[in-house]
Amino acid sequence: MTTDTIRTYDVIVIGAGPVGENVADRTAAAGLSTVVVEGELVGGECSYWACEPSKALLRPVLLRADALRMPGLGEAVKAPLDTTAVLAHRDRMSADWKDDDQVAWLASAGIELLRGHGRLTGEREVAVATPGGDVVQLKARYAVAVCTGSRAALPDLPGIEELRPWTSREATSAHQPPPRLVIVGAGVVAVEMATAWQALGSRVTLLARGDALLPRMEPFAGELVTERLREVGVDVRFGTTVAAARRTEDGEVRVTLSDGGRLVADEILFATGRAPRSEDVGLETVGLSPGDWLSADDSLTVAKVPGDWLYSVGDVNGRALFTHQGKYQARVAGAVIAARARGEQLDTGRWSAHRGTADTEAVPAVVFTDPEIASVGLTVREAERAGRAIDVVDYDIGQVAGAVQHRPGYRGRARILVDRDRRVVVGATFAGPGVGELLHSATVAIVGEVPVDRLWHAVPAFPTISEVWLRLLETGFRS
Ligand SMILES: Cc1cc2nc3c(=O)[nH]c(=O)nc-3n(C[C@H](O)[C@H](O)[C@H](O)COP(=O)(O)OP(=O)(O)OC[C@H]3O[C@@H](n4cnc5c(N)ncnc54)[C@H](O)[C@@H]3O)c2cc1C
Ligand SMILES: NC(=O)c1ccc[n+]([C@@H]2O[C@H](COP(=O)([O-])OP(=O)(O)OC[C@H]3O[C@@H](n4cnc5c(N)ncnc54)[C@H](O)[C@@H]3O)[C@@H](O)[C@H]2O)c1
Repeated sequence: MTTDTIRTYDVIVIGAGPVGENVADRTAAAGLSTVVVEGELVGGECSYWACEPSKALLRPVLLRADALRMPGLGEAVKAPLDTTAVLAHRDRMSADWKDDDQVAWLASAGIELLRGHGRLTGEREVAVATPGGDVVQLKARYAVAVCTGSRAALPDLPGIEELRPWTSREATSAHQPPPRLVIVGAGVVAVEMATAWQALGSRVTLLARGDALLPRMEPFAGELVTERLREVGVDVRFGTTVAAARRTEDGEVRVTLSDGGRLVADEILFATGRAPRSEDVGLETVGLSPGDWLSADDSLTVAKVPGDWLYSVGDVNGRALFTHQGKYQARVAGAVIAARARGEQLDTGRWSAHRGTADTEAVPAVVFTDPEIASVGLTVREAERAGRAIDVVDYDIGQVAGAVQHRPGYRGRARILVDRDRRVVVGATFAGPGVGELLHSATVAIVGEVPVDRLWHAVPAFPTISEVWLRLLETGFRS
């Protein structure tokens, strides 16, 4: 039944993932009445089927890997991981797939929640199909923000539905390790889930269609991760993908590989990228194509739709598929919506409040594998493609005193890219245990456009891994 009354708010947010929550937080804090529409769980993919559960599975694995190589500790942690305890920890970190806490937070922030599936029906209009079967009509005075996120993209393989493959959802929420797990893909989900499930008891075969893991990062990142995955028993195969796969009546997965080889497994995970959740949000009612990435400009406005009322924020816009970057976009979008509602001019200069400059200049990423990989800004390949003149400096992190203290036999590598004319850092990649916490120093250097001559005055404490900064400067820029 469609309700007769139209409910009017200043701002309608479709999707209460981390990004929708943050847009709503900003607009509500600016005094704008805000409703957020959610079809599943408040907290989105990140809280229940992505960041939180995956990192809860990985943390014990990485901690043990470090401890195993530590004199005085190795013997104490030699026993395999307690899989049941790790999975129970993962369940708690995923709030047992209940969103009560996040619902309470929305209420405390003065944000209204409407459960149901939201679709645009025209300019500033949204219809919400509620779980009770009603359709509630909403009207926005100022803005509609589409924050519907992304889903796993599956390859176009005949019979894939009957195969019932794992996607990132099953890989992060499974309640026991499959004895034999095939993982297809070479990106972040593939390497993180191979690391987790191999340690939790699965025998993992990882199929990469190219010749490297983490192909979008500096080559040494994928090389170190490959080496370690093989050391712990993962069967990493390059230049191979799935030609055909089927599930037998007794539940086994039978895979024919592109090179003619065959595999039998209990589960198969396709970690083959993401697709926008934009196919059923009514984009056709505002002149856009359903199913496409919902592109936004640097103010997160969908500029193709006239009137500056439609915003696309987070994964769904395809700009940078990370929770932290989506939340950054949400802060920018919230400020833009509030400024326009007040009738103010936008401030769209580089690094200003109404422009998501970091999306193109400094997107940080940490891959939680052994070793960790942390990167921000450009890689050498990207710099070359863009025709940028850069100096590249590499250093073996294992030579740094803090790394030796961190763990004897530490293996790792650091690379910075420095713009030759402006003498500022424009890219950094670190590989090694514990480097995730090092990354923000590089992000600050890039965003702050700190000249390398000034970086000499940023003194890293002894003996920390951060001393790699000093070694990089000595190697590349000793005056
Ligand atoms: C396995 C895995 C691990 C990851 N780990 C990390 C990590 O460690 N760090 C990191 O930064 N990023 C990580 N990511 C990426 C991160 O999960 C996403 O970038 C993030 O969730 C995007 O947030 P979002 O709010 O844009 O979308 P989502 O989290 O997907 O939320 C979108 C919300 O919108 C709702 N929705 C969709 N359509 C409608 C509709 N029509 N009506 C109502 N509601 C709707 C959905 O139910 C959902 O709740 C990981 C991703 C995966 C797959
Ligand atoms: N730690 C983190 O921050 C973290 C962790 C997981 C995911 N994420 C985010 O989620 C996004 C999605 O991750 P992802 O690993 O699914 O995607 P991805 O785009 O990083 O990697 C997809 C991989 O699948 C391969 N592939 C695609 N189609 C294929 C096919 N038909 N056959 C074989 N291989 C195929 C690609 O070559 C690529 O290696 C990432 O881009 C990242 O932004 C972040």
